Amino acid sequence: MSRESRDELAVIRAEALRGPSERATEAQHAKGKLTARERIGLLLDEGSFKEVEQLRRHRATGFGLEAKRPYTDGVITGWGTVEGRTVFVYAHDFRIFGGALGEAHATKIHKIMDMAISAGAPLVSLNDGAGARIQEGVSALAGYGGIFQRNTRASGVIPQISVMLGPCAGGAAYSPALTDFVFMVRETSQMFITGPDVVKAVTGEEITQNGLGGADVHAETSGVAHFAYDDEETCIAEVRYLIGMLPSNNRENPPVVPSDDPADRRGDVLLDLVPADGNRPYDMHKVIEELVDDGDFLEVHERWARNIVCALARLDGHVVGIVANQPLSFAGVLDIEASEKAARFVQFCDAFNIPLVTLVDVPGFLPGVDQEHDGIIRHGAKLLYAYCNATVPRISLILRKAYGGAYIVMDSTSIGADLAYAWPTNEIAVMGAEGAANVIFRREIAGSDDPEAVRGQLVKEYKAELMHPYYAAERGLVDDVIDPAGTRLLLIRSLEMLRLKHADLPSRKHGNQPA
Ligand SMILES: CC(=O)SCCNC(=O)CCNC(=O)[C@H](O)C(C)(C)COP(=O)(O)OP(=O)(O)OC[C@H]1O[C@@H](n2cnc3c(N)ncnc32)[C@H](O)[C@@H]1OP(=O)(O)O
Repeated sequence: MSRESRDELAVIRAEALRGPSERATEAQHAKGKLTARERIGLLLDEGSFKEVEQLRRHRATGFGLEAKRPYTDGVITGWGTVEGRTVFVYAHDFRIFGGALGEAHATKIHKIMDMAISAGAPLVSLNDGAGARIQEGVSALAGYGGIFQRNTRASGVIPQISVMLGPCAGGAAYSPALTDFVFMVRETSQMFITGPDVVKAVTGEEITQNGLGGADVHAETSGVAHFAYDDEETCIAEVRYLIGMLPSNNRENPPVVPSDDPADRRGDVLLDLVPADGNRPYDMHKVIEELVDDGDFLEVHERWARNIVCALARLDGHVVGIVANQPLSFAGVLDIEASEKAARFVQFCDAFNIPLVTLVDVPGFLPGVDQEHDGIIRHGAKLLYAYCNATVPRISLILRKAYGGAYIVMDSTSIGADLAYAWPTNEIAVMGAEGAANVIFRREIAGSDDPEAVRGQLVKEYKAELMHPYYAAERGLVDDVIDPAGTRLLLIRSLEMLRLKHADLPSRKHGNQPA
C-alpha cells in the first residue's frame, strides 16, 4: 500500500473526528454542553469505543445541501464497554445541522440499533438534535419511523436508555418515550412535541423552552423523565451506574456483585422507623436503606408520583426491583400517577429478570371526582395488569396497613406473589375499622341511646376480630408473620429459593394491556 493513500486516510479521519469547526465546538461548550465525542468518552470505558460509519455522508440535494456534506452526517454511532460489558451508543452532533435527522443519519441509527438487538446488548442514545432535518422532507420523517419501530421491537429485549442533552423536538422526543429510561440535564435539555413558538401561535400561551419541556417539568410534572441532573458529567455517570444493575438482554440475569454487607444483619431500627399508629407518616426510603446492601439504591422517578417509591437495589449482591408505598406523601395512597409509575417499573423488572420486592403500607386508592373522571379505574388497572403478568420472583411484605383494592393490587398472593410476609402490628382489611363499623353496623349505631359509645365498642370488636395479620395468616394469605428485625435475611433466603422459579404464561400474541 502506498504511503500517500495512508496519509490520505489520516487526513479524512482527522476531518471526521474534528467535526465542522472550532467555532461550532466553542458554541456548543458556551451553552454548557459537551460535544458528542466528549459525551461518548464519559459514557464508555476509556479507549473502548469503536465507531461505525464514521465516513458516511448524505446524498441529499437542494437547499444547498450538495455543498454541505460533513462526515458522520451529524450522528456518531458505535459500541464500547461499560465496566467491561458491551453497550451500543449513538450520539447526535448538534454542531452538524443542529443534530437534525436526515436519511443517512437515520440509516446509521437503524444499523446500530439492529446491531444492539442482534448482539443482545443495551442501547444508549445521547440526544441533542432538532428533530427531522427540514431540508430532507419526508425522507427524514421516514427515518424516524424506522427508529420508532426498532425501539418498540427492542422493548423488553435489550435495555434502552435515552439521555437528553439538548433541545429535542418532535420525533426526537418520541423515540425516548418508547425506551425504558429517560435521563435529562437541567437548563440544557428540553423535550417537546412542538416548541414555544408553535404553542404561542396555536394556543396563545407564552412559555420558555424550559418551562414547556425542561428537566424539572418532565421529572416532576409529566413523568416523561425518570432522572434529572444538574450537569452532563453527573448525568452520564448515573447512566453507567444504572447499566451496572441491568442484564444485557432479556435472556440474562442482572450482574451479581458480591456484597460485604452481612446477609444476616439484623434491623432492630426498623421497629422505631415504622410507627405503630397507622396514621403517622414515616419515610419509606429509610426502610429501604435499612434492608438493602450498604443502604444503596437507585430511585426511578424520584420526584414524580412521590407517594410510591420505585427503586433498584441489591440484596446479598443480587439486583431487585423495589416498589413501596411512601407514607410521607399523601399517606402513600395509590392514585393515577402512582399506578402508572409503578406499572411501568414492574413491567420493566419483569421483562429483564429482576425479582420484585413490594413493601406495602397503603391506605387505599385516592377517592375523588377528579381521579374518577381522569380514569383511575383504567390507570389503576395498569398496575394490576403489570403485577398479574409478572413471572419474575415476587415477594410482598406488609409493613403496617393494606386496605381494600390497594391491598390486592400491591402484589398480594391472590394476584400471584410467590411469598407474602407481614409484620406483627399490621392491619389488612377491606377498609379501616371506623369506616367499616359505619357501614356494617349502621343500624345498631343509629338505633342506640348512645351512638358514640356503641360505635366505639363496635370499632374495637371489629379491630380485635379482623384487623391483625393472624387473620390473613390463618387463611394462608400471608406465608408468615415475622419479626421486622429479621426481614433482610428472610428476603435474601426467599429470593435465593425463588431463583429456581420457573413460570410460563399461556401462549398468545400479546395481552391487551389497559391504556
Ligand atoms: C417529526 C419531527 O421531528 S418534527 C420537528 C422538526 N424540528 C423542529 O421543528 C425544530 C426546529 N429547530 C428549532 O426549533 C431550534 O433550532 C432548536 C430549538 C432545536 C435549537 O435552537 P438553537 O439552539 O437556537 O439552535 P439553532 O436554531 O441556531 O440551530 C442550530 C443549527 O441547526 C439548524 N437546524 C435546526 N433545526 C433544524 C432542522 N430541524 N433541520 C435542519 N436544520 C436545523 C439551524 O438551521 C442551525 O444551522 P446553522 O448552524 O447552519 O445556522
